[in-house]
Amino acid sequence: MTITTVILDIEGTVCPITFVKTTLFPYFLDKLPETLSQVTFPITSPTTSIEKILASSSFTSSQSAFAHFKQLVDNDVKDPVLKSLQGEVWQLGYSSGEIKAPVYRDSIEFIRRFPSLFIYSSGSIGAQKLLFGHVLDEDKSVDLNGFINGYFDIPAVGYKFESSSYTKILNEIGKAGEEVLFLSDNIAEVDAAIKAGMNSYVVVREGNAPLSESDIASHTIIHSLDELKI
Ligand SMILES: CSCCC(=O)C(=O)COP(=O)(O)O
Ligand SMILES: [Mg+2]
Repeated sequence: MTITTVILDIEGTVCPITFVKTTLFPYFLDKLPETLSQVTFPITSPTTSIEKILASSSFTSSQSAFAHFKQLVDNDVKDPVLKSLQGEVWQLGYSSGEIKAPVYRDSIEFIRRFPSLFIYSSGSIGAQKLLFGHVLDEDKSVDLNGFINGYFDIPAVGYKFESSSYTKILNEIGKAGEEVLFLSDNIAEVDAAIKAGMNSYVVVREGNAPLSESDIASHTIIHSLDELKI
């Protein structure tokens, strides 16, 4: 069956892992103390967006909250509360022009041309929209959100290494697995998507985690979205 719909991972697929590790994460940790200083701990009646995100946690001070989130960032834990908080903090950096997303040229062109396109990332939907809303295209910042049909994250459908998450996505977009292609740098995510009945390829980019010989032999590998004959 022809592939009619593509679902893209973000980090390591359409932008370099180094952007996340050396720009986004340090920006978040740098601004977090100031963000947390505006919250009264313990949170009893959450009113601001930050307080609402933190309301399910039981922090007693901004210092204990900072230590918790720093430990998650240092270990790249895909925690949904952390991911929502990161989206709020990155908003400052994107709107001031301090952060622009270095989406690969092949990915910018693919997003502009492919008619049925979704994003599935561990980053919150808010963070995904910020990233695609502030893409560095030559020397300009461009907004690619108008080319994207929908977004999925952990709270919406579940973790990316679970096949049930991809089944939920298929149900939500109303497509059969055979007509959908999911692209990711992460073998566990690709395997989960295949288990749910999707087509799924591994995207290899400079700086991505190395793949084993057996992973390379047993998966379809691409290095650029230009290689897709769809
Ligand atoms: C779009 S948010 C920035 C990246 C991020 O925090 C993240 O966890 C990306 O994970 P992905 O699932 O896109 O590899
Ligand atoms: Mg990824």
